[in-house]
Formats: sequence, structure tokens, C-alpha cells
Amino acid sequence: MTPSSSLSPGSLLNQLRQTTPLVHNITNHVAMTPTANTLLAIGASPLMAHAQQEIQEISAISAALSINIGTLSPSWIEAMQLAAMCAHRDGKPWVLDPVGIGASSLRQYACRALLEYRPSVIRANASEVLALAGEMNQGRGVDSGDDGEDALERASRAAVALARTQNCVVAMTGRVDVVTDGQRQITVQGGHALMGRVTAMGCALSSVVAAFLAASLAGHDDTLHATAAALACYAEAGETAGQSAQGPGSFVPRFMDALYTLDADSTPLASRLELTDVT
Ligand SMILES: Nc1ncnc2c1ncn2[C@@H]1O[C@H](COP(=O)(O)OP(=O)(O)O)[C@@H](O)[C@H]1O
Ligand SMILES: Cc1ncsc1CCOP(=O)(O)O
Ligand SMILES: [Mg+2]
Repeated sequence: MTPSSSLSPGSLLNQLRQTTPLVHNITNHVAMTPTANTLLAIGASPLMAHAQQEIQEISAISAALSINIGTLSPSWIEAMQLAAMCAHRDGKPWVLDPVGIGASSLRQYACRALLEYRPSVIRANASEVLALAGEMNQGRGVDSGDDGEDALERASRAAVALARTQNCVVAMTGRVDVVTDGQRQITVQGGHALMGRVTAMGCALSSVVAAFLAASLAGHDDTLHATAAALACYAEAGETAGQSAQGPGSFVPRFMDALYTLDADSTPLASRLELTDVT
């Protein structure tokens, strides 16, 4: 892909760092601190808020919203719906992370209700994409399952179908990431296997996608490319961290430092991306 375009991952990362978008997160108990730290490391500004009474005010000052169903409660579902409604009404980008959707009917109910407010992006692992696309799959709790070539091919088709049905971008992550709007598809290479051994990596990524969506609105808005840019930065930082990490414990600080020090101008982020038309 052309690295010089205003939609290149490097220029979108620069745009993010210049605009420091405020990202409103309604996320799970496991992911709160890692998500806030990850947003700060890449250059965005995090805010966690889930009390219904303050959602409208928080929404008014936020540039983007990230909703994650990882640890639901009935009052949180109502707050999520209100936040999604505000974002939809105000034309602000928002990301849905359907953590462990296959695991319970409460999660399925919450996602169905939230999809009414048309997320800009659904960021999920393959198991969650299959469940959301209606292909019976109870998943393995919050983690993805088989990541072999056949499973990836099947999940990619489900991601395209989901993007078409929901008229949004789907970012399906794992060993290889696939981002699609139903017509185009960008694969993202990179990352490291240790990313699957650290909790909340995916949750934090969903909020980083929200930050890139906000940044892209300040320039040339293209949800597909902004999402791929977020994933490319993650892949780059994950690969760098994985080179010297000895395990999940030492991976995390290296990953945060790699995000923070990622040089948007000299790192060939665009070379991680391959854009194709979906047939
Ligand atoms: N085996 C792997 N190799 C490379 N990157 C991976 C691997 N597993 C996960 N990742 C990366 O970790 C991040 C989180 O993805 P994933 O593990 O699919 O999300 P979740 O934590 O929601 O299941 C993504 O950037 C993804 O590319
Ligand atoms: C373990 C767990 N349980 C409920 S939410 C959560 C975190 C999941 O994080 P991720 O989807 O990023 O792996
Ligand atoms: Mg997840």
C-alpha cells in the first residue's frame, strides 16, 4: 500500500498523536487499566465511565467510544446502550468488542441491543466473529479457537458476511488479522504469539481502533484504513516486544514501550498491509 497517502498508518498515527483524541471506554473489569495505559502509550487520552447518569456528558466531550461486553451487568448494558445511542446520534465513531459472545445469552442479548446503534467497527477474535455472524460457535470463553488455515478462511468469510449484514467494518484478529468492510479486505501481518498469552490485549486494541477512528475524522475519514492502521501499529509493537520478551510478564512492558516509541515516519507500517477486493 502507498505509505505516503493521508490514509497510511504512519500519517494516521501522527494525526492521532497530534490530536490526542479522548476515547470514552465502557470496558470490562479485567481490561480497564491495561486499556487506559495502552491508549496513553500510543498517544490518545482515555476515560473510563459507565454510570448511566454521566454518559451523556461524557459522550459530549469524547471523540470516540469503545464498548466492551467482557464483564456485563444489567446496569452496564443500559449505560452501553445510552452511550451507543449518543455516539450514533452525534455521528461519532464507536467500536464494539463482543468479548466471549458465544459464552452466554446475556452477552448475545447485549450485542443484539447494541448493534441497533450501528457500530463503526466490530473488533473481535475469530471465535467471536463466527458467533456474531450466526455460525453456531460457543467459542472458548473469551479466547479464540483453531487458528489453522481452514479455520481462518472460514472465519474470514464470516467476517465479510458480518460486515455486509451490519454495514460496518469488521476487524478480526488473531495470528493473522483481517479487516473488511464487506467489499474490501486488508490483511495485517505481524504481532507475536505472546499477545495471545496476555489478557486484555484485544480489549485494549479495540479502544486503540476507536482512537484511530477519531484521528482519521480529523483528516480523510476512511474507517477501513483507520482500523488497519491501528492493527498495523499493534502488530509492529507486538513483534518488537516479542523479540526480547522471555514470556508474558516481560512482554507487557516491552509492548507498552514499543507503542510509545513507535516512529510513525521511519517504520514501514504499510508493508504489513495487503489490500484486496472481496470477491
Ligand atoms: N498468534 C499470534 N500471532 C501474532 N499476533 C497475535 C497472535 N494472537 C493474537 N495476536 C494479536 O493480538 C492482538 C489481540 O488479538 P486477539 O488475541 O485475537 O484478541 P482477543 O484478545 O480479543 O482474543 C491482535 O493485535 C492480534 O493480531
Ligand atoms: C478474561 C476476561 N474475562 C472477562 S473479560 C476478560 C478479558 C478478555 O480480554 P481479551 O479479549 O482482550 O483477551
Ligand atoms: Mg477479546
